[in-house]
Amino acid sequence: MPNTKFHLGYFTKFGKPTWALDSRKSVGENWPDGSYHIDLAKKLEAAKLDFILFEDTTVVADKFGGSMEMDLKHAVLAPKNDPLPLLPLMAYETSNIGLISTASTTFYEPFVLARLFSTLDSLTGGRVGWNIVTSSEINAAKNLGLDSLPPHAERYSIADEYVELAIKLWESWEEGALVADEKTGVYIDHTKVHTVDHVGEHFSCRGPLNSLRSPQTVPFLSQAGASDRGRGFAAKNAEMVIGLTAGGIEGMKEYRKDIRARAESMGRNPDDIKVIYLANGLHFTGSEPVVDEATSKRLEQAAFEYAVTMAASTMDVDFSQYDMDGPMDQNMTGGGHTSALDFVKQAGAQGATLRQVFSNGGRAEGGLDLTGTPEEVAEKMVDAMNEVGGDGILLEGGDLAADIDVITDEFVPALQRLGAVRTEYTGRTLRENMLEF
Ligand SMILES: Cc1cc2nc3c(=O)[nH]c(=O)nc-3n(C[C@H](O)[C@H](O)[C@H](O)COP(=O)(O)O)c2cc1C
Repeated sequence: MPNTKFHLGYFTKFGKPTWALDSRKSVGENWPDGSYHIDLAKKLEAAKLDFILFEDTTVVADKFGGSMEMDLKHAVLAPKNDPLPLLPLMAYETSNIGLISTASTTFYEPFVLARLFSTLDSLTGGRVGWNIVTSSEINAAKNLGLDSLPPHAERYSIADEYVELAIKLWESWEEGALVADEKTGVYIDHTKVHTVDHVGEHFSCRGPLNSLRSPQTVPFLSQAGASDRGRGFAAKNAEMVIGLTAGGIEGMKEYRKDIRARAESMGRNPDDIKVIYLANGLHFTGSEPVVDEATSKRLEQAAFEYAVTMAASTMDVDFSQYDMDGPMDQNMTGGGHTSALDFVKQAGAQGATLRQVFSNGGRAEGGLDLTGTPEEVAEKMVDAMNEVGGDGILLEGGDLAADIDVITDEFVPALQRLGAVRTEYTGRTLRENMLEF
């Protein structure tokens, strides 16, 4: 049987790569001017990756211990630039790779976001994607004059209406509205441009958009719902949904089956929603430089602090108040990424301490083992995708930034030799490439 063919993405942020996670700290020193990520996009396109995906948040995190120290010391969430202006710079230097950025439904007005992404879709020639998040950091709300965020489930209800409105705006220009007829002197056929007159529970908007219909019309829609409500939102709206590998093969299968069943029950073709798994445990043996014992200890401690700071912010739990080395408190609760917290607690129930879980990069036991030479990791990944059935892997770039040449020159070619990932781009747009298989 041929191997399951799957999509490959690279997950990153418009921030400093590798600072706490690798001894090669000089990687991407020039990140603020964009040149590091432009170069990265060129390399990933040469290796024929489907897309690069930028996460985004707007806080300097202080959930861990109520202080910004750990976040800033290890460059975990901050400093970070806005990825949206970076996308067209990357597009200008590339031709095929998809460029996906996160943007929050809580912080942009639908009209502003729709216009922004329509513009980006034109600037990238139809290669833009929107990773839809609803945001969970209270400090992000406070930056915008809000006292609090709506509760989790309500954020998704608002986001449902938000996406519906944004799509109305993107479609407010019919195909063929641009006539540019020199004989009649008509540039746009006004009968093909319509107001949207949206009046809903959360938004009202007259429309139409004042931008031309863009190459994809609607940017490729990505999302990472994990909770019941989040999965419902993803199954309704997303074309790509990002799951975790922490639950191992069985957890991955369950997630894909559930997302596909939900999509089908809403009248969608389940093959139109691609399930991509974040591979955050990937490690190429033999590629890292040999360091002395003191440096190795320091790096281990930094990686632990990085993981626990990131987890505190995304799971909305101040882990500093719990015993790091004793039995794990099963009553920990948070308002953030609840299923990720569940994986931590499951590891605790099996005897792991918080220090052990976070020293392991926040990865629970039972997740995918993706350690080895590039060829070995490729084989393990292909085996996993064959079992799960698809549809893709998102490489956690934070762990891998210093290994970019290993990825592009050894690992991806090994996947290509196994017939598991693309060797050429066939589509013109990101959506066409993502729907190819
Ligand atoms: C790979 C991945 C990337 C994510 N990127 C962001 C991001 O950039 N900004 C953000 O606020 N949330 C981000 N999230 C959080 C998700 O949007 C979502 O809230 C989370 O997966 C929990 O799901 P839930 O909202 O259904 O509980 C990301 C999650 C994953 C798995």
